Amino acid sequence: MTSSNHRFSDAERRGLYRAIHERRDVRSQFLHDEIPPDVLARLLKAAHHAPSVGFMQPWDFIVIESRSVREAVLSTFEEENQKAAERFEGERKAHYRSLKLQGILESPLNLCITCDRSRGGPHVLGRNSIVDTDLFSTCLAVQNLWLAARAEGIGVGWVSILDQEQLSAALNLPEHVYSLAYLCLGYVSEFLDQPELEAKGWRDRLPLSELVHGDRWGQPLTALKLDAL
Ligand SMILES: Cc1cc2c(cc1C)N(C[C@H](O)[C@H](O)[C@H](O)COP(=O)(O)O)c1[nH]c(=O)[nH]c(=O)c1N2
Repeated sequence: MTSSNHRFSDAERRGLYRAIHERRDVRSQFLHDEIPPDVLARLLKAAHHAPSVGFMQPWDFIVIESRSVREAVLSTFEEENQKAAERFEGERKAHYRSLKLQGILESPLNLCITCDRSRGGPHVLGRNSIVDTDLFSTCLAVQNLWLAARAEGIGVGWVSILDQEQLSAALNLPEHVYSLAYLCLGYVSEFLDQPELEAKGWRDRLPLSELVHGDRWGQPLTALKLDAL
């Protein structure tokens, strides 16, 4: 028995890392083609196999096809996006305004992944000290879906420039259910090879070597050649 016994084959590993590195947040490149039901089912199953605190599985998936719900969501986006633009000055404000930050109507499918904060009762194993672990778990479901979608050739865009109360009302969510991720999904004309915000000069990827510390915050870890990766 060697330590690499449980390792995936080279091709499988390449596939996994490819999904990770080529996953993109998509806003503009959506095609009209519908996502077939069996493909959507695979994506939802991938999300449902995420880890969760105490195996709480706090997520629900709201599949939004109706135009009227999307229009309600778009209207809260527009209001919040206007407010967001006001936080910047001068050129940065103009730059912000030029960015496309949602594909709510253009994408063939919108999906809201929610977190039911009451699921599993008042004492969920592992959640007593850090209550937000239910939210963290739901984020992992989003990421599973996002990576599986990339492998299926489907783009996903996360829209968070939304008023949560208005979103909850549009989706008729009960009080204890938190609307964690509003996602736009669809096949795409292309996946950009870098984040759109980077391509458009908004923000660069940080060097990994500056983010990895030894023992304590601020101590460099010299043994790893991270930037050569
Ligand atoms: C929690 C959260 C919330 C948002 C995002 C992401 C996440 C994780 N992102 C996408 C974000 O801008 C994007 O992930 C980064 O720019 C990196 O690009 P790639 O995802 O690697 O393409 C995002 N994008 C956008 O156009 N409008 C939005 O409201 C949001 N909101």
